[in-house]
Amino acid sequence: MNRQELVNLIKEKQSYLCVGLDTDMQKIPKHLLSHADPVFAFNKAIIDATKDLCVAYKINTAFYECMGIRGWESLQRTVEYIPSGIFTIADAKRGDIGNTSTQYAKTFFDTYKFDSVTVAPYMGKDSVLPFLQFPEKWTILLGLTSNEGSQDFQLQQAGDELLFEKVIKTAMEWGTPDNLMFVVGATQSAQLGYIRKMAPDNFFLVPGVGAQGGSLQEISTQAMNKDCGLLVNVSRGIIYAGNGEDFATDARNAALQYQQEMATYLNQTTVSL
Ligand SMILES: O=C(O)c1cc(=O)[nH]c(=O)n1[C@@H]1O[C@H](COP(=O)(O)O)[C@@H](O)[C@H]1O
Repeated sequence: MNRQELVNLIKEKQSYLCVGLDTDMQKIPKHLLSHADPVFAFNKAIIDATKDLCVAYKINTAFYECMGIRGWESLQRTVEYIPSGIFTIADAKRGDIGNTSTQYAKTFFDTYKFDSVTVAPYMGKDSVLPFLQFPEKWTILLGLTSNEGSQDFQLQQAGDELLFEKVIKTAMEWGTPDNLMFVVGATQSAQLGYIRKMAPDNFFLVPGVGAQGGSLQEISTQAMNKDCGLLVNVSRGIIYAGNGEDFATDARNAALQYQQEMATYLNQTTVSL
């Protein structure tokens, strides 16, 4: 999916919601455990219940990889079930020497046909470029993450700037707003507006709303740009909104609240949508 298609989708759906499919066997409702593929049964119900309210699904591969071959099968069934026209994110946080990054890129872009993959910047340019070289695919680079550990490296001084600033500014020379997004944690409210000034046109994938306590209002007022420029991810706050027979309805209701709040911010901001 290209940038214009993504912007159009946000406009049509009045939503920049990304539903995070962090599906944990220990947390899904017990009645699903008799299915041949309980993880897929859960994801299918969540997708059916939320697909008109969100513009993206993010599959965090850790929740699938931990189950070995069965997990990869659940991942494949899930990504194939997501309706075409909805943006897909493989949240795999990859990155290695160029030769190896190319194989990671093939895995998620060619084999599993995701639109995008999350990438860690620590190994530098040659580890990131192989992802950026795939046409009509997106690299989502960790910029400033939502977790406490972001203080250990990302928020440390690196010369006359903080390390995350160096990462974002440097990576903007490698990719363009048509193929490069940044992960910016919703919990980093002090930095959101500043990062938007640094990267005025790039989309941001913003996790940390819901279970991690980030505010949708703060993100939207500080970091929305003229094309919206935001994909706000909520995982546990939506998929585990309920735990009974009606879990999908509960997830839908949670997603609907986020979507309705997003529609108000889209209408308040002078978005050129
Ligand atoms: O890259 C990510 O998606 C990510 C980056 C980050 O800084 N913080 C973060 O929470 N995430 C992911 O976003 C999701 C957040 O999940 P919830 O806190 O349950 O909404 C998880 O899949 C995390 O792995």
